Amino acid sequence: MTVALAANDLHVALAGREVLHGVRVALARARWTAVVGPNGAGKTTLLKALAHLLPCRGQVELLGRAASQWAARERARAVSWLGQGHEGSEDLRAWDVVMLGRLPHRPWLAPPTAQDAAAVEDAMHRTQCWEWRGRPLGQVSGGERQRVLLARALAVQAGVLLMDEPLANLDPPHQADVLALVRRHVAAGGTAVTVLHELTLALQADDLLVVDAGRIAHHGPCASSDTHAAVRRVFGGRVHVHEVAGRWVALPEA
Ligand SMILES: Nc1ncnc2c1ncn2[C@@H]1O[C@H](COP(=O)(O)OP(=O)(O)OP(=O)(O)O)[C@@H](O)[C@H]1O
Repeated sequence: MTVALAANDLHVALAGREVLHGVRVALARARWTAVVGPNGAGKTTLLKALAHLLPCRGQVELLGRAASQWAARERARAVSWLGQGHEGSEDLRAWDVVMLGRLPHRPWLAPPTAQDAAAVEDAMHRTQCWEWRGRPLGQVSGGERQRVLLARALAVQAGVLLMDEPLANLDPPHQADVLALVRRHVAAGGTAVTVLHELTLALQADDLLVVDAGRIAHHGPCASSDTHAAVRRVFGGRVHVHEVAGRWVALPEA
């Protein structure tokens, strides 16, 4: 297995409190891993640490090399990050927001090239937001905004996609379209790691990384009964995974 991302004895403290306690994990290249777990378990923190966005103790490795040893621009071309969309770019046109994804490809203050413009257009068509490319981000709906932010992440054309709640605010057809994009990305040799609260959608990934109380409770294929048992365990026995029409479906129990 070729490892795309690894964490070795990773500790992260936020506001003076340790929230990740010595995480060790290796995420394979050309696989889609969904990160799941209870609220406050540390999923977002882990994803941010893997994206090298948080100070941490221990080591994160990207494609076999310590993330800290990568030049920042080189790392920004290799790993694309989609956060939870709270950052303010409200006055920027959607097209300009997506163009931010091309910054790692350009020398400082250089204007966008035709290649940058083509990457932006392609990403906006893929997430179906080209239609409102001229509108400020602050003037589109929550789902439309999410599609713009997804396009920005895709416009980076990075091999590794790290996405925190990529399906937030999307209607079911657009959720399915984004999952198909992720699937195509890994089929082409890319790597995707997505935090997903909707367990039934998370179970469409290749692997589940189950996080609980700042630790990895389980890491295994979505189709494995051990993985389903781990999901049930971390949610206090109140979720059951069933097979329905060849798909895994997680149902909460009252
Ligand atoms: N900025 C912060 N300052 C201090 N503590 C934080 C901060 N952000 C998160 N935490 C705490 O860190 C822990 C992990 O948070 P994190 O956001 O990683 O969890 P999560 O698994 O993504 O949760 P959720 O499912 O609710 O989105 C939680 O206990 C949370 O309260």
